[in-house]
Amino acid sequence: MRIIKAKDYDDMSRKAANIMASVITLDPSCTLGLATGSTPIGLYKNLIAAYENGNLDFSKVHSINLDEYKGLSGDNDQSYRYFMNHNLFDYVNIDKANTNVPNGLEPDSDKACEAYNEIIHAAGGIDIQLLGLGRNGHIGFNEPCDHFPKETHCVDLTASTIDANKRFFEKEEDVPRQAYTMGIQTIMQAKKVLLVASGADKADALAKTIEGPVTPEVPASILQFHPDVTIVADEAALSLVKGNID
Ligand SMILES: N[C@@H]1[C@@H](O)[C@H](O)[C@@H](COP(=O)(O)O)O[C@@H]1O
Repeated sequence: MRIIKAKDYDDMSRKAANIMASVITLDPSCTLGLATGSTPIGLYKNLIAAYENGNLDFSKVHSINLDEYKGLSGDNDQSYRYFMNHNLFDYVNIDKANTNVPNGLEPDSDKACEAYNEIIHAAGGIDIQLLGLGRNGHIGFNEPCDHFPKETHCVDLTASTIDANKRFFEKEEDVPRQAYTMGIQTIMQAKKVLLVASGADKADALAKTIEGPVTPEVPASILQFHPDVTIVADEAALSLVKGNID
């Protein structure tokens, strides 16, 4: 694991965006694994700025997102499709036909997950997978459990995740209770993984991710077994890591 300590959120966003930009520059027709949540918003802003300055071209880029709430349509402003359109896709020259998010409106979970797995297999591999980190150590919506799920599956969101994500909804009852998420094996098969974390409320999960035992109770801890992981996190998020960084 390579750990890059950033001063604050803006520094984290800039450093992480540079890593993503380097992948796009090296391979303009790469496949990006993308993430939602508040943490990557600054990274996306940096990518948009690089595009506007003429330094990045998304015209041949493909993308596969990690997850989507079950039951929300892409027009719903809390859906992850809506998030991606409004935080990145609408502002760069990516072809939306080349962007993928699980279909939250498919009520049949098996169908939704199989369809997404087919998209992932057809893409022939993710070049860089961006990840945020849940307060309980989840990645995508892979919640703590007794095994590492392999491919796309439907999950029941934990109370901690519903609590963390309710700030985006009008009321807690509006937070969907289930989501479709890429599995851990798929995430681990990405050529590179880039995890971003900011703020003290991620410190416990991040310390466990980096230094704790590898266990499905802390899904992100599996990243210790990935050969090319970079974590870009600010000082607050790294505050509980005991070992030396850099
Ligand atoms: N499914 C998403 C995750 O992919 C994300 O990493 C996490 C953290 O979000 P935030 O960055 O807002 O803390 O939230 C959600 O649960």
